[in-house]
Amino acid sequence: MQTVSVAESRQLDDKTINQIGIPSMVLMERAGLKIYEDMVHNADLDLSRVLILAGTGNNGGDGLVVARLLATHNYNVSILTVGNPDHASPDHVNQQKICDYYQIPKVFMNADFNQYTTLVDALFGSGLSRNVGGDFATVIDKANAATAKIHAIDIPSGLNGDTGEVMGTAIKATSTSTIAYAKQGMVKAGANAYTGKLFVDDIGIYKGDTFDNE
Ligand SMILES: NC(=O)C1=CN([C@@H]2O[C@H](COP(=O)(O)OP(=O)(O)OC[C@H]3O[C@@H](n4cnc5c(N)ncnc54)[C@H](O)[C@@H]3O)[C@@H](O)[C@H]2O)[C@H](O)CC1
Ligand SMILES: [K+]
Repeated sequence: MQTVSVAESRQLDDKTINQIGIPSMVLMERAGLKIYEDMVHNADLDLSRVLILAGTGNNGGDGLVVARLLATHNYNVSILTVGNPDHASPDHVNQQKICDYYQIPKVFMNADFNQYTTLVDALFGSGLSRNVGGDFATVIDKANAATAKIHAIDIPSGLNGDTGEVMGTAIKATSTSTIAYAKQGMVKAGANAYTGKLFVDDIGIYKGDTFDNE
């Protein structure tokens, strides 16, 4: 399995969006579709009652796409957004508007996670830049303590994508859908306790110009 560093992963995003010209919302849609397919068809998940744990960046944006795809296929899904909405990325703001059209329920920090059968970790991905604290740490610890299984998007939140170290605290996922290439920290010794079963999703981002990740 090929891996990339976090910096390389972000460079590939940038190349694909700004050099090749595939709009970021298109990449986010393809990511959401692949993650939805992984959850519905491949991962060992009970999707009776799903809660999306969304940060305010593009990892959260991916989570909102998954929320909408689940809702429009008649799954019971709710969203808990963590962090300051004023800091939300442009694509996140767009995805939240779309979720509002479908009136996907929102819950808050006092939600009982044991009400859900599956939690989706869309707090942080390749944008994690420091130790996790505050509400984010509270939500991660609550998720790990809950009976529900966790499916992580791109990188289990709190896991350092380069070293595999836990940045304060980190999601212990049952399964993870990572975008384009696994990040090198996710295949380090011990990282499996955080990633669980790993799905590598092709969304049209390649080191070269064609698919190369057999
Ligand atoms: N690979 C691709 O082409 C695509 C990736 N996508 C997804 O986008 C994320 C990366 O999104 P980004 O907005 O850059 O960052 P995050 O969502 O990971 O983080 C959000 C935000 O959080 C702040 N932050 C960082 N560390 C902390 C901390 N410890 N506590 C609080 N806040 C923190 C920081 O400001 C970040 O900006 C990638 O993983 C994919 O999931 C696209 O969706 C599709 C294309
Ligand atoms: K994540």
